[in-house]
Amino acid sequence: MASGCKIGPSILNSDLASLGAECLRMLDSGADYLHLDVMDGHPALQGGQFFYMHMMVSRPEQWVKPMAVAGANQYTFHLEATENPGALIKDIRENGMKVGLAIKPGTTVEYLAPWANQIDMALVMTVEPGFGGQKFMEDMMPKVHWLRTQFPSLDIEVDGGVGPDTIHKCAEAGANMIVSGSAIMRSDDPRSVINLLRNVCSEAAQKRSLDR
Ligand SMILES: O=C(CO)[C@@H](O)[C@H](O)COP(=O)(O)O
Ligand SMILES: [Fe+2]
Repeated sequence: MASGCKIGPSILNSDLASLGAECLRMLDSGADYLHLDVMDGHPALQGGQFFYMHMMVSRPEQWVKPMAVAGANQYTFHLEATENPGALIKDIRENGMKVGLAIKPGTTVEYLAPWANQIDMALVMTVEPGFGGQKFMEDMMPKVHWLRTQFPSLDIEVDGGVGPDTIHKCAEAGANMIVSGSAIMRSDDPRSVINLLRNVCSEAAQKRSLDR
């Protein structure tokens, strides 16, 4: 089985002047992990035990060590950004982090499949990488469904436009790691949004296991 349903707020759109406080606010609201988006030219963060890095950078190889030193727990890179995914996976592991592998909307899931048994998590982007607040791309759900069918125990994350209106599609397709930025960060009650996302996801996972 995948590692259970987890909700990871993306703090890309939060007040960057008080990033530490925002991280604590999310953990206090029940977040399972923090999804930290890093783009070329943007600084990384220091320390922590829930830090899952989403590296939207052109040369992911160069940030492995700095992120490990900074205390990142998982390093997710984009398949499109490297010519040697195998070497990068090995390097991330040797630096003590879990491995996530992301694909952009235009990349078919067959490119990810050969690596699925070597990674901890597959990230199916549900928007073009870049910024928060974009519209959820429902047509990415067949990728999630295909991965869940082929790799029942793989952690599968969705990222982009996910919130109370779109979580059902993600959960039914088989995602178990849910990134949500605007929907959580802009809510007056982040705890209830996180709980709702987790409940929908858990119910779908339970139903899948009963159906098997
Ligand atoms: O990686 C990205 C954007 O490229 C995301 O992590 C977003 O920051 C999620 O924000 P919402 O789409 O949920 O507002
Ligand atoms: Fe992200």
